[in-house]
Amino acid sequence: MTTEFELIARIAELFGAPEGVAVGIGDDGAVLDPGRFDLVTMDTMVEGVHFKRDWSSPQDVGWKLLASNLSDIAAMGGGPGAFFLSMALPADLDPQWPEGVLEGIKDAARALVPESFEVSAGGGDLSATHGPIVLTMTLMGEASPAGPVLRRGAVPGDRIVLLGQTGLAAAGVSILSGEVEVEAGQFAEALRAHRRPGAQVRAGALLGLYGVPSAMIDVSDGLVQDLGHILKASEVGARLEAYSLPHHPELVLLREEHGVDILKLMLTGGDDYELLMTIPPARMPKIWDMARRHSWDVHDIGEVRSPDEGMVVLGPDGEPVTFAQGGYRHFEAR
Ligand SMILES: Nc1ncnc2c1ncn2[C@@H]1O[C@H](COP(=O)(O)OP(=O)(O)OP(=O)(O)O)[C@@H](O)[C@H]1O
Ligand SMILES: Cc1ncc(C[n+]2csc(CCOP(=O)(O)O)c2C)c(N)n1
Ligand SMILES: [Mg+2]
Repeated sequence: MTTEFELIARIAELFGAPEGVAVGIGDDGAVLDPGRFDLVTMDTMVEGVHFKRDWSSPQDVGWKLLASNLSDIAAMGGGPGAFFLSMALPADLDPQWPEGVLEGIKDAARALVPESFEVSAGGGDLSATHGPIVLTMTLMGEASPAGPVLRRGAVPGDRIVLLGQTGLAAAGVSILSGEVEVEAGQFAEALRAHRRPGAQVRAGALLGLYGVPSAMIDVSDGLVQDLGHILKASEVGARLEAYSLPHHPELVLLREEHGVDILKLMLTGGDDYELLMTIPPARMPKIWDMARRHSWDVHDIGEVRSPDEGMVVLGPDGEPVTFAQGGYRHFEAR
């Protein structure tokens, strides 16, 4: 491995000092300009849990680490700024590996972050590990002038809206794990969804700016589980119309040719990094207008109901369906 000092110098070289950070890489801590960043999020990626070295390149892993953090800031209706990066790496690791991670972070910043926001490194930490690789990113951001969009705020009567599609990344995992056997070269988008997910950076910031959602979350663990977080925080119930969910052509193919339960993937799969929100009926024309103007993939998938109704998920034929689990649980034996 490269020394930690060389690696820090490389990070500083690749990611110039971010605006809003008065003192960045090089001191005991960073000094932030007052009044700039009012959002902070953190996500970790653990080898074997979130990625495998033989499924993903280091560039993919770096990309996904930034994307998952960008997605959380987007879900707050804000925009991203400075990140802090911690890497625990085995001492015998090929130095190309962390270099690849940094390249992937850079690629994702270029591809996913609009020019109006600048994503740069404010600091971080490095350590050796005798176990799996662990990468943690803290991302600071700015809420919109209209204020942050929270998980609480949904009220009965609001529509439930999904920006994007779910299930594809989970399909990628079932292909990579060999659970579903497919021919080489097939299902490129499912594999890409696992390796290099998008993040709705621009959409999140615009939705926050125009105050469209009453509540919002990003779908990282599974649609049902993450909708559950909005419902709990808002003390409401919901009817999720699963028949309104978009069916990606690769998912349809997986069902038709491999008998995969794609409803389960779409509702509970996880790793999607799309935005799930609730919107008062009076503001629905606004999202349809934004969707048309920005070519967003928007789906009206249900209604917020009174708390005593709990969450009801209506399957393809309109009948309620249940799942043993609404999404990914870290501390479950598998
Ligand atoms: N170790 C921890 N200490 C303190 N707060 C935590 C800890 N882990 C999570 N939280 C807090 O709990 C809340 C939910 O975090 P969680 O990680 O479940 O959501 P998320 O980041 O949106 O989802 P995901 O990690 O699946 O992307 C956040 O406010 C987070 O800051
Ligand atoms: C190798 C491998 N196996 C399984 C998965 C699936 N997976 C892991 S963590 C997670 C939820 C999001 O994580 P978090 O809650 O920590 O943000 C999901 C859907 C994967 N990505 N890689
Ligand atoms: Mg988290």
